[in-house]
Amino acid sequence: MPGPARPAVATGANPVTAPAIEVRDLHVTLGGAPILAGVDLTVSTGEWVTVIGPNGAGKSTLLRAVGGLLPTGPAVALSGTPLWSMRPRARARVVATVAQSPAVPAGMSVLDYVLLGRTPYIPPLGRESAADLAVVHEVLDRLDLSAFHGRELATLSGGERQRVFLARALAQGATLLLLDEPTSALDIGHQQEVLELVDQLRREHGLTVLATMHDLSIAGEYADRLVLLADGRVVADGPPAEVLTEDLLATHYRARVRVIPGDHGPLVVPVRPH
Ligand SMILES: Nc1ncnc2c1ncn2[C@@H]1O[C@H](COP(=O)(O)OP(=O)(O)OP(=O)(O)O)[C@@H](O)[C@H]1O
Repeated sequence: MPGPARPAVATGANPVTAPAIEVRDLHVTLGGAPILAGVDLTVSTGEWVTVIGPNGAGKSTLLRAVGGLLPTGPAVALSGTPLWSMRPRARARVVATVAQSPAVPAGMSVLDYVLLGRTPYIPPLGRESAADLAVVHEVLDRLDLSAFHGRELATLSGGERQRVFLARALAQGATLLLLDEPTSALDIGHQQEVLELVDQLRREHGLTVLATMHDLSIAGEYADRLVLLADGRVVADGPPAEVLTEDLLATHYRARVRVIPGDHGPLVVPVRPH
């Protein structure tokens, strides 16, 4: 159900100064039910923002909306350009999404799958160039996946596959990365490796990252800001120390936790009720 009229995102804004993502009063209804109910979100260029919140809060829906996978009307702009006005190829050069459980095409090799990330640069009916292949091999190398390049994607373990999904998004060369629980299938070593790599790429190439995560300590360690979503609404938005509080987590997750200071942000430890 739409809320009271508020101005949509600015159009014609200067792409140099406009935020990488601007969401104003976003409403999404799915299957007749309101899923996002007036979400506002601004992410500056080069910033890493992670959306947290309980199951069903609307985190994936928000990422899908920002990635252009749901109709959003005038509510979303990327670098000052309204999302609705961007053609799919142009949009794919700007924003790359790693979904929670991407489809695994039958019989496709890791190399061919990661090469799909170069689609926005390959002319219709054309073939990939040597430059496209070079990008793909560099990404496979950085994600420690070179040894898998000829393997069928479906035969990889869950964690190996998750790194391939990220590789495809990185090969896309977009400046905005949308990562929906990018480390949920990874062991603790690969979690750190992948998140450090994303952070390094962010610093080297000025990428903007909008992610979702359930591990609150890791979310707080990597993000500049956390956005807490509950029942399709933003209920907190700020630095990790302001959002990861025992009170907010008790209210919105119904969780009993201790929050203790860490070197790179608060650490959230679940504790059993008495
Ligand atoms: N196509 C759909 N039709 C009806 N309801 C849907 C549809 N897609 C999602 N939903 C509902 O929207 C709500 C939000 O889903 P979403 O996947 O965005 O939540 P989430 O915060 O990412 O959850 P999780 O942490 O469990 O991944 C859920 O209640 C879900 O059942």
